Amino acid sequence: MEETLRIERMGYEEAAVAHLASGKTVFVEGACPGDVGAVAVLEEKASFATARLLSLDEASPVRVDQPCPYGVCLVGDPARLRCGGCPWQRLDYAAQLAAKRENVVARLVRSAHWDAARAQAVMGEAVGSKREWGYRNKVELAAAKDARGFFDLGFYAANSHDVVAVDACRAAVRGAERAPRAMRGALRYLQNSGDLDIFRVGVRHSLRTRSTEIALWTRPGAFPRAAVAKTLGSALKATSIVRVLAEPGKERKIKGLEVLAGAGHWEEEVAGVRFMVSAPSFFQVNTAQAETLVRLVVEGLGGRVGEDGFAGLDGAYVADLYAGCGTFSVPLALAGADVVAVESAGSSVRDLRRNADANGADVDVVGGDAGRELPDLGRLDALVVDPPRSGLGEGVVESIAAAAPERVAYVSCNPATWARDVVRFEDAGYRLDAARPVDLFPQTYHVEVASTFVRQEGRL
Ligand SMILES: C[S@@+](CC[C@H](N)C(=O)[O-])C[C@H]1O[C@@H](n2cnc3c(N)ncnc32)[C@H](O)[C@@H]1O
Repeated sequence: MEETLRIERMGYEEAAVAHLASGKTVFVEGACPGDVGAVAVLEEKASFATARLLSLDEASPVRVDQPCPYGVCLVGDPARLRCGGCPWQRLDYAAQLAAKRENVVARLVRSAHWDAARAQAVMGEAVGSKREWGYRNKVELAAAKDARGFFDLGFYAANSHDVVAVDACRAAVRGAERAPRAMRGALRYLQNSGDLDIFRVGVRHSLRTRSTEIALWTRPGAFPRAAVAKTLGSALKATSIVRVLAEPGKERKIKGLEVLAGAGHWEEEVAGVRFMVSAPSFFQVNTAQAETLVRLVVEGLGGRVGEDGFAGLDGAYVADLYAGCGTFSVPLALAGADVVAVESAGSSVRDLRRNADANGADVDVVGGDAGRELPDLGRLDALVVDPPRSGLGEGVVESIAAAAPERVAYVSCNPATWARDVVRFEDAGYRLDAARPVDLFPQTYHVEVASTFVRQEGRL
């Protein structure tokens, strides 16, 4: 079925939103807000439909040339296999930022049932990334076999585990941009002598420290360490080459880490703080925007960030839950706070301890589940949470309320679960004081929200 439609806005993911003549909401792949054109309806469900843009009668003013050939979404394109990495590259950057902000506002209205005017009032402008391309400090490649059965390496296509082989990634920082081709060539050569059982390859590069780490994810077993280190080392100038032992699909259960060459970790600098990061540990992929998050968190809790470092939190007892390698814990401790950090991943716990020591920051690091450890932390002055996409676990907000911090900074990578948790905070006696979308992922629909809650008078 075909219809001619005017596209209204971006949806929460790749597609844009319009309405069919019947009034049904339709998600149109490859469209931009303001486009007018013919769409082919792909699927009709009870409450919505999906469609593909076939031709354009009027192109939206926010439509731009798409710089990356691997992810280009062409009008009328039959579902060609495309890299799923940068699905919003057809929109100009200002339109991406505006759509991300509107999507976060819409989550507050639809999921948290806020009045639209109140949601607009609390939401600050989106903080854009200075680098619209060339911002990712990490390239993560999946291994596959090509049509001839040869080892291949690339990015996943949108919503699938099909691998799209690419030579370069424009979203990656210079220094990692050409890593896909370099790694594919070197690993194909090594694979000639036997299957290395590699299922994932990570390359991290820092523009600030010049540190580059190659991480090969393999199943446990015999491995030609010296030959791999030599070949990869000549393919890409690396300061560290490691092998992470795990099973595909169970990457959280690390069975071991072997240093094949160099330092055995990657180093990055955020807001003047040096971080050592092991291959399995989480680290924010947009370093400059990680700095924005650090500033918003420290200032949101009443501290200061200046030319000469962090200040303003002397003696405050602050918990950092879901702390990673210490992106927030270390700056908060340097601002004078007495920090307790909780993190569940073993490699991140070790990194955090090392990062606190190396930066002269006094952080009490607890390895474990944030929800389980929180009730033992006692009464808090302030708290930071930065959970995974699932948001805060059942009962965590209630435990936070019992610890009674005056201010809570909540950094979220998923506005849907964040909006759900906003309701929980309000029910527990906290008011959402400020929220700001921060764009760590230009050219994608992903957005972080940095928010601050304040405890209401009259509570314990
Ligand atoms: C989004 S990352 C944030 C890390 C850190 N705040 C940063 O900015 O780099 C979430 C972190 O939470 C950790 N995590 C996941 N579930 C957890 C849990 N139940 N308890 C404690 N930490 C958890 C992950 O290992 C990861 O390091």
